[in-house]
Amino acid sequence: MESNKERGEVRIHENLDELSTDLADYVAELSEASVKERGVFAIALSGGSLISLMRNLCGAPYNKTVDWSKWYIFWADERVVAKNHVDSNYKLAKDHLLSKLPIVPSHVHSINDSLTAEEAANEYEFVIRQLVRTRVINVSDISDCPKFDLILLGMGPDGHVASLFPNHAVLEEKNEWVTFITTSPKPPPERITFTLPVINSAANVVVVVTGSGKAEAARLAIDDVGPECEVLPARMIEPVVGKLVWFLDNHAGSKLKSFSQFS
Ligand SMILES: O=C1O[C@H](COP(=O)(O)O)[C@@H](O)[C@H](O)[C@H]1O
Repeated sequence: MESNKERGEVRIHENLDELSTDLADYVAELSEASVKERGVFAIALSGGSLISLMRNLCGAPYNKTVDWSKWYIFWADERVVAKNHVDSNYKLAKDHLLSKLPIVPSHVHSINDSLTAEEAANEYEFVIRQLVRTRVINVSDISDCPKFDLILLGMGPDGHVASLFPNHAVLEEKNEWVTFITTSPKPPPERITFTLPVINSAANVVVVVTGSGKAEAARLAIDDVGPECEVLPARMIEPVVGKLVWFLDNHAGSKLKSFSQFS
């Protein structure tokens, strides 16, 4: 385990099983702390490979030890497709995670799939604003942004996180909490996404990265490699007061300067 003050804590795991075990443990720990402090746990999921890596939460001991009734689920990004579409991040989480956990159905806040991307983003932000007002979601101490207890992100080989893609104007969005894109370089093209100010206001951000195809992006996102890394969306994840932890497997971590000390 390595702690780089600026880029957060980096955990490199021997294999995906170890990563899944550590990830489930960490999420359960954060849930316990948040429920103790605030009475609820507001967690935002992403899609992609992250979901299957959360699988251990569905088994012992977490099925008994985690207070699932206090969980409120959100999405850091979603594809603008029907909820039963194979590309839906909601469907992915429902099929592989949420349907196996005793989460209160009314605590699952997915995106309205009957709207345009712009409408869905506006409506999702409205929902989040209501829940900030009632403090189901905490509010940041330093901005007017929501302060999710945990935002879980994956990272693409191009360094995108949520639906924040390299060189996209969406990276400049400073006012909206949730915004939309219609030109995603990775299909499907229409998506909604949390903006950088919201992600960086979270109490905890976890980025899960696996596979050798992401090793170069992980290096640019985590190591000090000069100006070329500044444009990478994953590099722009820097919680203002919250904690950032990277969960990598040894393939994704293989190009990090500190890798040799783990292997
Ligand atoms: O399109 C997306 O991709 C990223 C990364 O996915 P992965 O399968 O390479 O882990 C994901 O985090 C995001 O939520 C999703 O919409």
